[in-house]
Amino acid sequence: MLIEPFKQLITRIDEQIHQKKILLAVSGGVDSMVLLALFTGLPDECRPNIEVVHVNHHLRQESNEEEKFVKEYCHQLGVICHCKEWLECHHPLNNLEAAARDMRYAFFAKIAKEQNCDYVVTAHHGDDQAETILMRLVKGSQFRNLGGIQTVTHRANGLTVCRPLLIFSKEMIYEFAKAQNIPYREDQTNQITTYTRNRYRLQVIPNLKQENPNLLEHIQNFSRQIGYANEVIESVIEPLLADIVISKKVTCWQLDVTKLLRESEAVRYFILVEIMQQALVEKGVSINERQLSAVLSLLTAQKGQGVIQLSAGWVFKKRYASAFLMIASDTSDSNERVSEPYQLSVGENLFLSDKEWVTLVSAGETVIFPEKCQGWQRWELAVSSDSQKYPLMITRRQPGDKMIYNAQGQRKKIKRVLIDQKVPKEDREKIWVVRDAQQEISGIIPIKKSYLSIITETDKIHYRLIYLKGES
Ligand SMILES: Nc1ncnc2c1ncn2[C@@H]1O[C@H](COP(=O)(O)OP(=O)(O)OP(=O)(O)O)[C@@H](O)[C@H]1O
Repeated sequence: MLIEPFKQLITRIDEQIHQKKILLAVSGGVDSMVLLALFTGLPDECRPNIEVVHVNHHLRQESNEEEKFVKEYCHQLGVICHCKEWLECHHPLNNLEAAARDMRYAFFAKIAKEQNCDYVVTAHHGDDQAETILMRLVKGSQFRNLGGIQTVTHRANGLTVCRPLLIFSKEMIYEFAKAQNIPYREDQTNQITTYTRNRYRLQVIPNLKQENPNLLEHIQNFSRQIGYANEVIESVIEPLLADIVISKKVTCWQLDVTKLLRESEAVRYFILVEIMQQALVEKGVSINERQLSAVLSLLTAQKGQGVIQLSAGWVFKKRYASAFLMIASDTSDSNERVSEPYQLSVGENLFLSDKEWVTLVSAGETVIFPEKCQGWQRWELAVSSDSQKYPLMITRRQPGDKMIYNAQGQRKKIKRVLIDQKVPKEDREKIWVVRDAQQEISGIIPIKKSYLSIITETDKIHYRLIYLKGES
């Protein structure tokens, strides 16, 4: 019952699929095991070259058994399986799920690149879609994101992710697994209702399905309509942007207020959403509806000047006929120094400014640098795997900050270190420091490492914080 629609969808996604190589993300659960069976069961004329990728997160007791199961099953099928272990000592204290997802996709990207795969394929299905859209709606979301999970997406790192099971419900997947005797492992944590997604899965969606059994089909239609609406909005907004955005630097966008105010309220709203998306959201800085409303009110207000604080040190500044969306530290006004820290999880990377890029990776992990960073000066800091230290923060130095500078644990003021290192006074305010969860400073970027960041022989597993600086 799934075979024919699956085959049709796959050939619609890519007519040349039989000449392509795909990397299937298989957790060992029913969805990804069915996905594997559907792909391996395709007739020659539409079956791609298949390899499997599995991550053992060491988050549950059964993790090792699941890894063994996936490996052995692939071995029986004659399919190559790439595995990675995410050891407990690498788990951060906070945002564990998000960190697991980040490292998972980083590993998928690495293997896909190494193996020249055209697609990474995951087993997201129709119920995942319904949960995602409803959760976003209830939590508060930008309109553009209400389309939920897309069948094919292209990530900034060049990875193309494909999700061909979105057209099927979880129930259909279970039935297929049963009918075809497909083995799988059940994740017991799916039953824990303290996780928001599980509450939607176990309580909200079943209730809504009772209201209307066609819920998933209607949500899939809704997702398609949002996709169309987004295309229409983009076609209106894109040409206007070129006229309204006067200049565009990584940490500062200048806008023409007069031209922006010529547009209707609705168009103005979506122009701002698009600008925020490109300038902030794509760099991992979130923006909420309250901040957007504040920006819109400032734009239309009688007063010619004003500033709205956004997130992660960004501000929206109105200066009569111009407005600036910028990192406050970009100005000479020291009152607007960035005080909000950047939180850096493993696998994450960000531009601190136009010419400064930073990432945190596991030791031995391949680092994918952004294109614009080629030839930049590089500085590296080893960070021990002590989980008490996470999450790491990249912040401006605060008055009175000190760091350990010798084996005896003596501390020196950062200001003194900067003077000793002959850092000019005007540059001292722009210095970034790496601060751990216990507020200890492990390094002044890219000036000096704390004694704490010297890794001992016995402490082999650690992370690398890599900082690149371009010429100013
Ligand atoms: N440990 C894993 N190893 C390999 N693939 C995995 C693993 N965990 C999840 N996947 C892939 O991702 C799909 C979605 O899994 P899951 O719903 O748990 O992800 P998620 O946490 O919702 O993250 P996201 O939706 O962002 O991918 C799975 O069907 C499978 O294809």
